[in-house]
This record gives sequence, structure tokens and C-alpha cells, in this order.
Amino acid sequence: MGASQQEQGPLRVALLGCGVVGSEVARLLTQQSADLASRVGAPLELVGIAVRDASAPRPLAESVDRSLLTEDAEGLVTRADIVIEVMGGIEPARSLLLRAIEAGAAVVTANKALLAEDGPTLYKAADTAGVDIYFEAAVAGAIPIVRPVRESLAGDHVRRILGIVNGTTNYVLDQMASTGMSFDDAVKQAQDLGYAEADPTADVEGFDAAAKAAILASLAFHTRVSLEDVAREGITAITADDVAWAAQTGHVIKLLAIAEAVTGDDGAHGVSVRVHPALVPLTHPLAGVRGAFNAVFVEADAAGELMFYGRGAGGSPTASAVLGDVVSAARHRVLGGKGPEESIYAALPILPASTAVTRYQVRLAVDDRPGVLAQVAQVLASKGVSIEAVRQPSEPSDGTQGDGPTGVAHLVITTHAAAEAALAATVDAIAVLEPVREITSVLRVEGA
Ligand SMILES: NC(=O)C1=CN([C@@H]2O[C@H](COP(=O)(O)OP(=O)(O)OC[C@H]3O[C@@H](n4cnc5c(N)ncnc54)[C@H](O)[C@@H]3O)[C@@H](O)[C@H]2O)C=CC1
Ligand SMILES: N[C@@H](CC=O)C(=O)O
Ligand code: NA
Repeated sequence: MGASQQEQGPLRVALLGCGVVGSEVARLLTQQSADLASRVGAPLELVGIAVRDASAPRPLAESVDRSLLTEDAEGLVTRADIVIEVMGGIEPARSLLLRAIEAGAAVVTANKALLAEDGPTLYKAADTAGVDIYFEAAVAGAIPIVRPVRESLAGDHVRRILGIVNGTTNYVLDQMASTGMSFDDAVKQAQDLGYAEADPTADVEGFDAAAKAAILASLAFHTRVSLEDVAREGITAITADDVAWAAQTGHVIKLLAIAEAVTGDDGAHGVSVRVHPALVPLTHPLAGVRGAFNAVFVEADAAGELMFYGRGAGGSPTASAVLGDVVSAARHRVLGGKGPEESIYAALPILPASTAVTRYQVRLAVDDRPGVLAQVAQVLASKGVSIEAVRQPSEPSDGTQGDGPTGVAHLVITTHAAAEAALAATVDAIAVLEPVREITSVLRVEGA
């Protein structure tokens, strides 16, 4: 350690929230204090942990001094050099972060919901105050993806980001596919394991993935993208039957987040961002992303394809990302310098998700008699939707439809890439054909 570093006094660190992530941040800050001091060039002193109820029992590592727990979050943020926000929600998290920034503190947050709703207010406040704002933990937990997109790829042109960015839904879909567990039981397990948000609706309805997609899209395309710009569909409509049929046809269902450069009908360039369940071929690397793991593919003009993989949820992995940000902010305090500011110079229009063309798989139950397939194919042709494959598989081996009516055949039609509107019109026309009993599901196919 150099002389100037030895003279540096401790940096005061305030922690807001002591739940799944906060308790692990506190543990790492205290257990690894010697290493952190060496890496930063100054000790990091945890000066307080804001909680709702300081007397409530909570599992905390022995290294953490319980007298640091306080219910005075407002007072705490004004006496710190670095404020870590891991309490979640919009308020009071936003007000506390703004207050910390105004008081001159650098801030680190894992709060994707807040960033996707009102990130620009925080970024502007941080720019005005000349302090750092870091948020690696807000997207894909432990996986370094914010920093690579925000900094490492700052000299390139990102074309597309495609990934699994929600651990809870990936865990749920994986459990349903691999063990036959029910949706509700799998969600409960994800909650018990610390993957789910305080309200797991945010996970299963796709809000959490949409917030992360908005954050990544903003960084990748130098354009403000907020939660409401993201076309969102969660996994609550996915049935055990869908999961079984996906396997039968060589796929697995994943909740995907996709942000891509698109060209509108008028030739204008823009960005489209969407989150929805999709069929992924078993041969694609995303199909092998199990449990609460996440994976993100980035396609950039010069770099080509990049893949980021790791634990996307859970206390310890998320705390790792938080601590990395704390070290960056702390180094700036010691050595000078500052992290990047918001980059929105491109200001691209946000185009509807329907601008993107994708392949689809349409599953339907029809009368089991000659000529039906020809009728269905005729509708597809008349709507300009090209067929890639038609299968009439036997029912899934788990018998999910095994006691259905006799005389019924199941058709699985995979299309070539088609526009959303053309596909919707096609499905509507097929549904009213006389031998068609039911359109069982319509799912996008990605990653072929
Ligand atoms: N759990 C995970 O795997 C990940 C969580 N995150 C984000 O990290 C943040 C925290 O998540 P978790 O630790 O899982 O949540 P949690 O619900 O386990 O912990 C939140 C903590 O903040 C405290 N808190 C909430 N409002 C408060 C207030 N007004 N005053 C004082 N304390 C308050 C709660 O009492 C609780 O201790 C959220 O923004 C979440 O989206 C990000 C990545 C992964
Ligand atoms: N609830 C989130 C936690 C991490 O961001 C998830 O399941 O991915
Ligand atoms: Na991350």
C-alpha cells in the first residue's frame, strides 16, 4: 500500500435494506473488510443498516454488528460516502437515493423496478452532484452485464440483446419441465430460495424481466427506454400441457427478454423491446440454462456474438455484483475519477414489438379425418404465412391430454418468420374452420 493510501481515512458505507440481498452485502462487507480495504486503498466502514423494524429477528452473519441496525434511513443516508440501496420498491427508495446524492454520496442500487420507472431522475441528480451511480446487481444478479454493455461495448454498435434475465421464472419453468412440479409449488420454492421479488407477481407476469430489458436497452442503444416501452407477457398462461408439448416437439419454454434494432414500415430505424415466453430448440444454448441461472446474448457489429451466463438471483450472487460496484465507487473516492453518466444521445424511437418478425408454433386440435391439414395449410398460404414444418405427434408421454375425446388429432405447425399481425389474422381464420376444435396454443419460437 502506498503512502497516500495509508493516509486515506475510512469510507463510510450505509446499507438500506437487510433482506435476502442486504444481509449478504453486510456479511461480505464485514467478512472481507481487509481485502476490500486493500483493493480500494481505504477501509470501508459500515456505518448503519436501515431496516423497518430494528428489533425484528433476522439472520445476520456474526461479523455484522447488530447495533448498526437503524430505523432512521433518512438520517443514515446523509452520513455516508457510499449508500447501497437494496430495499426495493419505488418509495422511499427513490427519495432516499436522491437525498444521498444531494448530500454528495455515491450510490449503488439493485433496484431495477425503480431504475426502469424513474432512472433518469436519479441519473440526472447524480450527474448534477458529480457522484457515481452504479447498478450492476439490477440486471441478471451476479452476471457482469451492465458494465460490459455500458462500458466495454461503448465503442461498438449493439444490434440485439437476447436473454433469460429472470431467475424465478426460469426456475419455475425448469421445475415444471424437469420434475412435473406444479406452477404454484415452483413459485413457492423460488420464494423460499430468495429468488422471487417481494411480490412474485413482478416475476411471473414479466414485470421484473421487462424492467431489466428496459435498463439494458437504454444502455445498449443510448436511448431512454422505460418499463412502459416494453411489450410484456409473463408465464402465468403457460400450462403443464404447453411444457409437455414443448418437450415433445424438441423445445423448452423460456421467458425471454429481447431488445433489438429494428426498421419500421416507413424505413425509420428504432428499437423494439419485448418480454414473452418462447419456445427455444433444445439444441440452443439458452435451452440448457437451468434453475435460477440467467444467460444473455449480445450481438454487436464489431464484437460479433457474446454470451454472459451465471446466477441471476439469490442473496450471495446479487451481493457479489453490489460489492463490485461499491469497490468501483470507493476507488473513485480514493483515487479520483467518476463512472459513466447516462448516454442517451441516439434518442431512437421505440417501435412496437410487432415490428419484429419471429417464427411461431401453433398447436391445434382438429377432427382426425383426411383433408383437414390441407384446409389449414390453405389458410396459412392465403394469409402469406409460410409453413416451416407440420407435425402430428402422438400425445406427450406424461398423458397430459391422454383422456381427451377420441377422433381428435393434434397438429403442431411451425411457421417461417412472420409478422405478428399476419400470424394473428391467420390464427383467427384457422379457428373458425369447421374441423378445428381448438387452437390450443400460439407461441413464438426464438433462437433457431
Ligand atoms: N433477491 C434477489 O435475487 C435479487 C434482488 N434484487 C433487488 O434487490 C432489492 C432487494 O431484494 P431482496 O433482498 O430480495 O428483498 P427483501 O424483501 O428480502 O429485502 C428488502 C429489505 O428491505 C427492507 N425494507 C423495505 N422497505 C423498507 C423501508 N421503507 N425502510 C427500511 N427498510 C425497508 C425490508 O424490511 C427487507 O429487509 C430489490 O430491489 C430487488 O429487486 C436484485 C437482484 C436479485
Ligand atoms: N426476482 C428476480 C431477482 C433478481 O433480479 C429474479 O427472479 O430474477
Ligand atoms: Na448483473
